Amino acid sequence: MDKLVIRGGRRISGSVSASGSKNSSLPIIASTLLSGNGTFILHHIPDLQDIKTFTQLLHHLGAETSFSGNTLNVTTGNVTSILAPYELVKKMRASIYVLGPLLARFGHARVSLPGGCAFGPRPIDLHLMAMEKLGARITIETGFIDATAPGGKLHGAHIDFPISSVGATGNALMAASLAEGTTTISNAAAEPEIVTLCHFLTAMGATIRGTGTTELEIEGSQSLNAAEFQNAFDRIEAGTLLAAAAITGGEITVNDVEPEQLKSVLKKFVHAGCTVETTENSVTLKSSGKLIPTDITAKPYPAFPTDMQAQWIALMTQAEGTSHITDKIYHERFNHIPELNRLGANIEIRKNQAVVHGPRTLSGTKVMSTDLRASASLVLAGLVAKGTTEVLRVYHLDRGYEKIEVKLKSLGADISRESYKEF
Ligand SMILES: CC(=O)N[C@H]1[C@@H](OP(=O)(O)OP(=O)(O)OC[C@H]2O[C@@H](n3ccc(=O)[nH]c3=O)[C@H](O)[C@@H]2O)O[C@H](CO)[C@@H](O)[C@@H]1O
Ligand SMILES: C=C(OP(=O)(O)O)C(=O)O
Repeated sequence: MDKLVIRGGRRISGSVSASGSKNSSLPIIASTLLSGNGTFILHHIPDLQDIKTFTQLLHHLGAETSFSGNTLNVTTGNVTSILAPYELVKKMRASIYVLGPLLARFGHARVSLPGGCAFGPRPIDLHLMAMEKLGARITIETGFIDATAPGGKLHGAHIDFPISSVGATGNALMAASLAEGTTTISNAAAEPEIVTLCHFLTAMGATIRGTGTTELEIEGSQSLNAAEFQNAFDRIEAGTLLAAAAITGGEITVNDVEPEQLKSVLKKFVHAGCTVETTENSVTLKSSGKLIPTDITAKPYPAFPTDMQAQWIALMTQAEGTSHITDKIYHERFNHIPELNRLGANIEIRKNQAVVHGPRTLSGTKVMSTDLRASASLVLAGLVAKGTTEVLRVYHLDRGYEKIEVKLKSLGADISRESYKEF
């Protein structure tokens, strides 16, 4: 297994490019299952474990893929299987994204139920509700979702989501693009990753109105085509890199971003005392050397993202006073807190809120977490901690950060990847 070894105390400064977005790549790759015509050419796909797992799932279904220099080619003409097995789904909850495309194209899908999650309940009832609205009959037996479209086709419908769900909106969009008739989705997720998915489906020939809003209308197509497409940047990776500069009193420019997508996060950095400047495709953050306590509440876009909540908590351990970090999406997403406290932080959990008492001098030790962003928060803490911090089980980070240690090293961090044995 790999660990990251960080000797803290170095300022993060310099410029770096954001990688392609993990969370838009996954539904894009799933959407390739909607078409049997031609080869997809997908650019700016990050080289991440989640992408490898997803392409393994596509291979299992019969697709052909090749990946080189962040371009993924996918041919789905030979897909014959409609079965997403437990062995692959358990590695990545986003595998549920194959449900809509398989069902819409083949009229049948069998997808293993995703397993438990490291940060509390993550049900899939809204995905299933959306498929049922589109006409699917669904049974759940022996750990599998078995979904069938009577007559082999899904039918347009009105889907009204009781809460905003990125994944369920994505699945509904993909399925509706190949359904007969028109589908409307109310209370759709409007996250940038859903906007990117809408652009991709449109490039495949789908007709979607309302892109970027919470009311979507999709006219189902009889068939969809392969497309060449440029994936969007990863706003969470970009936010994490900005936080690395902010926590170490540094200065960073993150290139190849759309600052508009980072608005809620940038606003909070400014409140925390950092100077932020943007161009059309870059963000520059300068630390003032002093962090002001800044509360955040994670909610659906355009509010502050839950995927940046853990990193914000790490940052606030260095702020001069108390801050409150509330997560209204995942009420139990606080795995990082006991580990941050082991590094010397003083953080209390009150229901779905973390109360961070800063500033605290952190001191390095071995830490570990069981999810991606929690691990990212430990890396941030390690950058500012005295001595050496070892972040164990780096495979969580590798799910979502492309060459994180290479990027941080190029920005001045003293960080290396080493292998170790766990007893
Ligand atoms: C691969 C990917 O893109 N993952 C992101 C996606 O996850 P994911 O798509 O799984 O998250 P959702 O937007 O669906 O979850 C939002 C809320 O809805 C609830 N819910 C969701 C589905 C469902 O069927 N029933 C239900 O109750 C969830 O428990 C959660 O409280 O959006 C989350 C919220 O921005 C991010 O943290 C994840 O990084
Ligand atoms: C939670 C995340 O991803 P996933 O939904 O794939 O677990 C994330 O990207 O922070």
